[in-house]
Amino acid sequence: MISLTDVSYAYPDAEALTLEHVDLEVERGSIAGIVGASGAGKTTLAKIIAGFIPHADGGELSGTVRVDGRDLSTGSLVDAVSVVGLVIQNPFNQISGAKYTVREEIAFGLENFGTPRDEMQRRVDEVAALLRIEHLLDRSPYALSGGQQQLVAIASMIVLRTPVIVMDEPTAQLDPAGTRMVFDVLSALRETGITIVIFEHKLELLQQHADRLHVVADRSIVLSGAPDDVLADDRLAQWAVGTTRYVTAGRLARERGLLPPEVPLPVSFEQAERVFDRERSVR
Ligand SMILES: Nc1ncnc2c1ncn2[C@@H]1O[C@H](COP(=O)(O)OP(=O)(O)OP(=O)(O)O)[C@@H](O)[C@H]1O
Repeated sequence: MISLTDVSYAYPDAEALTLEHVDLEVERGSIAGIVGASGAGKTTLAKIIAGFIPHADGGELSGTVRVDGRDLSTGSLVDAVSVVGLVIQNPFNQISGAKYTVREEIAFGLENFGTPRDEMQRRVDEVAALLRIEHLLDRSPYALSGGQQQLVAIASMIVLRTPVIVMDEPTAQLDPAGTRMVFDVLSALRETGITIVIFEHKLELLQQHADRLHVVADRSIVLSGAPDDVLADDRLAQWAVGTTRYVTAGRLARERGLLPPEVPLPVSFEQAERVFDRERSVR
């Protein structure tokens, strides 16, 4: 569904490449989690997958960016937005500024695509129920908290039903309950065949929901794999990427001789419970 091959990119007037030789494959109807240290190039990669680079930001892009069979690096931005919805990092910047109510704001993209009025209303109501923001529909988008704006920004993308949704830290301003809800919504969307790429620091939620994890470091994607394998990889620290608290606990237990080296590190709560219960019963 998404296939980046040997992609390199430099921002306009930049002396060095921000990304170099990036390869990435994401299957249709899956959730890909992308992690990396601050400044590693995650937002840049999100904009490349969504076609905003090079069409909006300029700069020098090489390699191929294929999404849903189209080459976004050579197609137009209009082409790209019909295939990929991008939820950007700061929800305040995503708000169009052209609308008085949240309902109109969520409908804005559909309006631009010429969607009939009754269908537009129906889809806005549907997505508002999904994200539990029905009570905000008549409010001004500017009179919302950061977390509420974030949910409106997510709703504005989901409502478009693009086959791919790219999200750059979509839960940064949400409380734990809001964050879990967004991940549950993403999992439900995956069941409908939508492909999701999420750039996120909340590794335990990625472990639960993502099908694959990819690590951005040293200007490229340095590791891709099943979430459990990636999160237990010893090299994450060298790339300034954290891991789950269960892996950290497992490493501490190994250091203290409480967990034999041949036992795989637990990555989730359930795995930790199993591993430590077994070790206790052996002792
Ligand atoms: N418009 C721009 N022009 C020039 N350089 C840029 C531009 N935007 C980002 N960069 C540089 O590209 C690099 C990667 O930035 P990017 O925002 O993609 O990282 P990130 O991993 O998303 O970081 P964070 O987690 O802090 O958001 C940084 O060195 C940044 O300074």
